[in-house]
Amino acid sequence: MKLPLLVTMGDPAGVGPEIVAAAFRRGQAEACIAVADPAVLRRAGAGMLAVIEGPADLAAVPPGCLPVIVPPGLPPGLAELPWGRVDARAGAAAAACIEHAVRVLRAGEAAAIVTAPIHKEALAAAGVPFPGHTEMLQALAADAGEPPPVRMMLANEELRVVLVTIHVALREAIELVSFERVLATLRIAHAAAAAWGQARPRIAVAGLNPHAGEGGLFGREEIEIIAPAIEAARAEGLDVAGPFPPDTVFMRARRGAFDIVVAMTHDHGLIPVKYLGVEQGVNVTLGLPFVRTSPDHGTAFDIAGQGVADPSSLVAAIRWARAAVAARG
Ligand SMILES: NC(=O)C1=CN([C@@H]2O[C@H](COP(=O)(O)OP(=O)(O)OC[C@H]3O[C@@H](n4cnc5c(N)ncnc54)[C@H](O)[C@@H]3O)[C@@H](O)[C@H]2O)C=CC1
Ligand SMILES: NCC(=O)COP(=O)(O)O
Repeated sequence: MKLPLLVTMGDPAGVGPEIVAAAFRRGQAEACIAVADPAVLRRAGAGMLAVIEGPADLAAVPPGCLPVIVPPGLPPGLAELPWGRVDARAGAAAAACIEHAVRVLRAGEAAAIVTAPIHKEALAAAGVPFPGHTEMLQALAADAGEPPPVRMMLANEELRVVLVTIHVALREAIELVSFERVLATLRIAHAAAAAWGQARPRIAVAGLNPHAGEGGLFGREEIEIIAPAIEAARAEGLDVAGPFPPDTVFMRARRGAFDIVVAMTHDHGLIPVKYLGVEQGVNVTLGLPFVRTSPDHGTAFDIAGQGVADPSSLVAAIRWARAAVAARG
């Protein structure tokens, strides 16, 4: 039997519930189960819902009904929260959906998780000790042992970008750029490419400093940290080049010179991807023992509840998750 995908609702005050509802309404979320508060989905424009205990009940869901698993411990009154505001109850609900989805997935009842956007301030207001999905899923994947090394990748039709650092202040991110972290990123990026059928992806590494340090004139991280990590990866047989100036490497990758770009910080890597269009990007967590994808955009509080949010990126995330599951065999 083909296992379903679990789609978490995200922050109830953001566009997450309405893009989930829209994807189902348009028939673009086949064999998916929402992990959500049914009242939140109704407020977001979902049609008929079928609340089920778990994926085993999916066969009994009437056609046209959106199947929903309700996680335990959701705060009351979520469907009455004002749209577009940070609220600790919304953060707690978003976290409860993610935790429950991982539980169901790890019990072998689902194939992958697709997460609708959460608001990081709401998550923090709820006391959740992780800045985003990536760190939370890493911790949930740890079981009793060490958390696996994971990396964020944003991908669209033209670029695939893997990040060395993500949700920290820029000063801290610079401190975090180390030989080990860059090398681990290269290994993770290389291994992940098997999911889209590339055994030996051409990886370009963007530098940290302007013009990749301009031979040491504008910073020495390229010489002392990044180039040695690239050499070590090459010695392991990986096809890695760089460090290249961050302002031009994406242009070259987009023209086809590279399959993946590794970038040192969140905004170095994500601005080029998001600039190409919020509707086509997919956020993929690499290194997890399961498949997790997400739209590339956030909670879009400025338009939440207006019914104008575009579900295309969520649909792309669903497609990516299915393909990644199939590639895992
Ligand atoms: N996967 C996730 O959970 C993600 C969460 N976030 C979080 O979301 C929150 C808000 O982030 P922002 O920086 O404001 O970025 P955002 O992506 O929520 O919004 C940026 C702009 O894009 C527009 N937009 C976003 N999604 C859209 C859609 N589906 N259809 C039409 N327009 C859309 C918004 O209206 C806004 O003008 C933050 O807490 C951020 O950390 C951001 C990215 C991913
Ligand atoms: N810019 C993407 C982003 O911040 C999403 O983070 P996560 O919730 O997927 O960890």
